[in-house]
Amino acid sequence: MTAATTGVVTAELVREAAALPAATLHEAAGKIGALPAAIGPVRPGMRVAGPALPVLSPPGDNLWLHRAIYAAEPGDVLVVAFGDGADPLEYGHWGEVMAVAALHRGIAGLVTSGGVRDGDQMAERGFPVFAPSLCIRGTGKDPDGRGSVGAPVRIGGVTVRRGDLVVADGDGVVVLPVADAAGAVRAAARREAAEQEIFDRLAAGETSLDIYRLPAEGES
Ligand SMILES: O=C([O-])CC(=O)C(=O)O
Ligand SMILES: [Mg+2]
Repeated sequence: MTAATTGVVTAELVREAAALPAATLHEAAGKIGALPAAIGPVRPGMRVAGPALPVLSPPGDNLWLHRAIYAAEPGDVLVVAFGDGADPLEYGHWGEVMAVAALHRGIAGLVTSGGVRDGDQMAERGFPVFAPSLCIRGTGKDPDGRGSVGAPVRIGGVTVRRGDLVVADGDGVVVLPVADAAGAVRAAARREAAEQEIFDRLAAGETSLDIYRLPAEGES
C-alpha cells in the first residue's frame, strides 16, 4: 500500500517510485518536475530514487559537495545546482573518491547540473550519477565560496526542496514535490497498467491510430 501524503517521502513510496519510469512519473504528476534533458546517466543502466538533498555550489569548486556528503541521511539523493561564474560543465566536481565516501554514508546517488569525472569507476562501484557532462578538469575548495546544503535550489526552472522525490533513469530525471509524490506514484502505476493493456491490443492486431482514436491521413 502506498503511504498517504504526510509531508515526507517514505521508504515504501521510494521503493514503489524506483520501479516506475521517470517519464511516466513526470506525465502522471501533470507534466511537472522534468530536469533539463542534458542531465542523464553518466553510464548506461544507472537508476536512482530517493528524497532530495539540495546543494548549491560555486562552479569549479566542490567543497559544498564534500560538506553535503556528511549532511545527508541514508537514502538521500544529492541534487547539486551551481551559482554564477565559470561554466559548470567544464569541471569534474565529483568523482570516484567522493562516490565511495557517499556510499559509506548510504547516499543513494547524485544528480547535478555540473560536470563530474571517473564515470567508469563510479559505475563499477555501483554509485548512480546523473550529470550533463564528464570533464577531467579538477576543482577548488574555497572555504569562503558561497553555497548551501538543504536550502531549495533551482535547476532548469524546477525548484528542488529538501525531501522532494527524485527518480532518475536512462531517460532523465524527475523531481516531484512531497505533496504530489504519493498521488503521482499511484497515477503512474495506473498508467503503466494501462500501457500493458495497449501492448496486448497491439499484439492482437489493433493499430495505435485505432487505440488512441487518431484520424488517419485524409480523415478529420
Ligand atoms: O577529487 C575530486 O575533486 C573529484 C574526484 O575526482 C573524486 O572524487 O575522485
Ligand atoms: Mg577522482
